[in-house]
Amino acid sequence: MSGYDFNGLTASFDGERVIGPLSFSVQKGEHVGLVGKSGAGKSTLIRLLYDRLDGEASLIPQNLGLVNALPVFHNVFMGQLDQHPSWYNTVTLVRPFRRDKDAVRTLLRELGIPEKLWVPTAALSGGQRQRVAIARAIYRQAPTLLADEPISALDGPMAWQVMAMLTQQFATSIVALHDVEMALAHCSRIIGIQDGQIALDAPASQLTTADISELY
Ligand SMILES: Nc1ncnc2c1ncn2[C@@H]1O[C@H](COP(=O)(O)OP(=O)(O)OP(=O)(O)O)[C@@H](O)[C@H]1O
Repeated sequence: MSGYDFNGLTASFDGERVIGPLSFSVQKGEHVGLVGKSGAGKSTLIRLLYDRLDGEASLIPQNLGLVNALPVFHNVFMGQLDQHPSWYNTVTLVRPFRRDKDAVRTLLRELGIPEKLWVPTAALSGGQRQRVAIARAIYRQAPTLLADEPISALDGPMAWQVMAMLTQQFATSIVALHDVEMALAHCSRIIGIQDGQIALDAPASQLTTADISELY
C-alpha cells in the first residue's frame, strides 16, 4: 500500500451539504491530525473515510461503540472478530483462549487498566471506556487508524502516552483532535476543516498553534 486517494467526498443531512465535495491523498506513513471547530465536519469526514477504506482501517468512533454488558476482554477481542472463524468466536465468548487473554491483558497493562480485564464496560469511567476502544482498535492490527477524538476523556500524561502509542502502532493514521497542541506534537500533517471544506493542509512542522487558531 502506497497510500490512499480520497476523491469526491461529500455528505449531506436533510438536504444540507456538510462535507465537500473535497478530495485529498494520504501517503503511507503519514499521521494526519484533523482539526477545526465544533460542527466543522470532522466526525462526518472520519465516517466517510471509514466507509471508503472498507474494513482496512481500525476505527475509534467518538461514541466508542462498546457493548456495555460484556467484559473489557470481549470488547477488545471484537477488534479481531472478522479475522476468526465463527466457531472460534463462539468458544471465546464462553471460554477465551489463553493466547488471546494474554494479548489483551498486555495491551490493557500498557493502557494502565490491566485489572479491568473481566469488568463489564458499563462499570468503567469515561476515560477507562475510551481506553477499551483504543485497545480494541490496536488489537485489530490494521495498518491504518481512523479516530475521532480518541483522547478527549484522558488526563494529560495518559493522553500524551496514548497518542504516542497510536502513532507507533499504526503505520498511517487520521485522527480528529480538539487539542491543537497534541495534534502538532504527534501528527506529521495537519488538515484543518472549516464548513466541510479543507481550509488548511500543511506539515505539522511548519505550523504553530496561532496558524491553526484561525480556523476557530
Ligand atoms: N446525524 C446528523 N443529522 C443531522 N445533522 C448532522 C448529523 N450529524 C452531523 N450533523 C451536522 O453535520 C455538521 C458536521 O458535524 P460533525 O459531527 O461532523 O462535526 P465535528 O467537526 O465532528 O464536530 P465536533 O468537534 O463537535 O465533534 C454539523 O453541522 C452537524 O450539525
